[in-house]
Amino acid sequence: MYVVTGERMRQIDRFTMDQVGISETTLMENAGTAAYLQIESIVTPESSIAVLIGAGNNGGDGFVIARRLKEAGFDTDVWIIPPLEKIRGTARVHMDIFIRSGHTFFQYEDSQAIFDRAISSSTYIIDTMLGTGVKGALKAPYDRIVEEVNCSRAEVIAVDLPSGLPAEENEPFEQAVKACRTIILQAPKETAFLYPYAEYYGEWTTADIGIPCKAFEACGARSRVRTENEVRASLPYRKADGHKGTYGKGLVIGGSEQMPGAVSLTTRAALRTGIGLVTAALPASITATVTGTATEATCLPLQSNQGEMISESLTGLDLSSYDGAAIGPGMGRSHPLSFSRIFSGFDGLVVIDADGLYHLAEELNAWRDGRGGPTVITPHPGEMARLTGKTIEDVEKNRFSLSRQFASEYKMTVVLKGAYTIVTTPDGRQWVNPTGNPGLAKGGSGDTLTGMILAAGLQTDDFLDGVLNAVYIHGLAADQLIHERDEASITASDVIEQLPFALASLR
Ligand SMILES: NC(=O)C1=CN([C@@H]2O[C@H](COP(=O)(O)OP(=O)(O)OC[C@H]3O[C@@H](n4cnc5c(N)ncnc54)[C@H](OP(=O)(O)O)[C@@H]3O)[C@@H](O)[C@H]2O)[C@@H](O)CC1
Ligand SMILES: Nc1ncnc2c1ncn2[C@@H]1O[C@H](COP(=O)(O)OP(=O)(O)O)[C@@H](O)[C@H]1O
Ligand SMILES: [K+]
Repeated sequence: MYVVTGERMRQIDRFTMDQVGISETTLMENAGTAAYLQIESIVTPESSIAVLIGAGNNGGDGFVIARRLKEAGFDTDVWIIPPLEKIRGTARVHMDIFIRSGHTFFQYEDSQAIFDRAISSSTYIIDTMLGTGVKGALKAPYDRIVEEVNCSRAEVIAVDLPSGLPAEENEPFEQAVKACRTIILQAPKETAFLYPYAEYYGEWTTADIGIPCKAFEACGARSRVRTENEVRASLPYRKADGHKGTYGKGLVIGGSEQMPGAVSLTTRAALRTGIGLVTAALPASITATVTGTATEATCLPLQSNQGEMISESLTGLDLSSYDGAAIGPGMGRSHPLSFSRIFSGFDGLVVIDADGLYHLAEELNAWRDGRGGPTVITPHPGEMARLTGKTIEDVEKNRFSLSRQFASEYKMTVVLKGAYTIVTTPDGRQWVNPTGNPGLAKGGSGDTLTGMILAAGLQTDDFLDGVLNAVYIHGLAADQLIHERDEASITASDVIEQLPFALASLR
């Protein structure tokens, strides 16, 4: 499933019309019919439905939906918001089909008092006022109508986008319909995965309107949602004659006397994700923390100062016997550490997280040319802000584009965490992760993910599949946990102990 901006969707629509040969009239008929079929499965025969229609093609979809609802016998009132002469092009074609099919409508400008009553007494409101064509702040009368819709008790079903909401990141908006559900046409728009926009969608589904994949590819769509099927298909199976070396030998570098638990979580998560062998390189004074919680791990005790590892102990590490390393969880920031020196000449997978990202930010230029092996960074928005020199607010507003810029500039795979984690490769491909919940918003969740990424990345032919699967399964485990437990109460350790079940559910 692709994720698009409004502009990209317009290009894809245009390609479908001009190069594939599906007319706009057919696309709109498909869109309205696909949306109707979903609406029909939600509403009941006793429902009273108000369809609100705007001047553009979103309104055109509304005419098709209204025609189908009326033909099926639902109690449906159709409200055209703009003056009739503003409805042109393909929307006009579908307005004429609606009228010639014998159906009637109300005009908002003639009967505002009746409109107000209809809005307050409807069971469902179908919002087809504005879609991807919205620009700037809502003009009258949409500003007033959106307020009224949001105050009504009706269940609001938006089509494509809640009216007023922009389709892509970093677009300001003041007002939008707050939908209970949104039926998104063909491909989710970026704002479905960005807060605060995402809250306006309510629950959402997509409706296939017949645009071929080729149109997305030809128009350069590069962002997708990672699906369960893709995870299942790329999940590695253990070979009958496999041995521990087959499943990767990983080194987890981190921990400090102030934060002994982080490296333990990362190590345990790597084990539960199937790594063959894992070694924790950590200050000698905290070795017992890891051996006490992850009996299966081996330890590499390092020299430390004031409870944190020092540069000399890291540059002396021999990485030649490892397939990959994760560095950063709980390591502290007191001593300067140069990762480019530690990993020069190492061509295995490197995952950098937490305090590791602090040290990385100090020498970013050294990473511009990439390394021999793949590098994955896993910043949360605060860490991404530091890496990019932006504010956290800027990061949250530009999650798609900033990830893409950073991944390309520093030749790293960026896992930008948070609700709807986005994974971006240096060549600009992106995947939005659909799993996870606010139960994960707790110290230790990120450390767990890092161990999972290291372990999964070492078990797939293409490390990227491992990264995407780890992110998906981390969220899935948390989603499974909250079936029976309270969201507030789950811990990173619970997530790790859920991994065997989460993995089993995907086989
Ligand atoms: N293309 C296709 O093949 C298909 C497209 N499809 C559908 O088309 C939708 C996109 O259609 P679209 O481009 O016509 O834009 P749309 O969102 O209906 O709005 C345009 C109208 O909004 C108005 N307006 C704008 N800003 C405003 C504001 N701030 N406040 C108030 N008014 C404002 C603007 O008025 P104007 O500024 O021109 O005066 C204009 O009249 C898309 O979301 C999908 O549902 C499907 O049918 C499948 C096939
Ligand atoms: N609201 C949420 N919905 C889904 N996932 C979340 C949410 N909040 C946090 N997460 C996930 O939890 C993890 C938190 O990581 P991070 O902030 O680095 O934690 P820590 O460093 O304390 O271990 C990330 O994988 C993030 O995507
Ligand atoms: K809409």
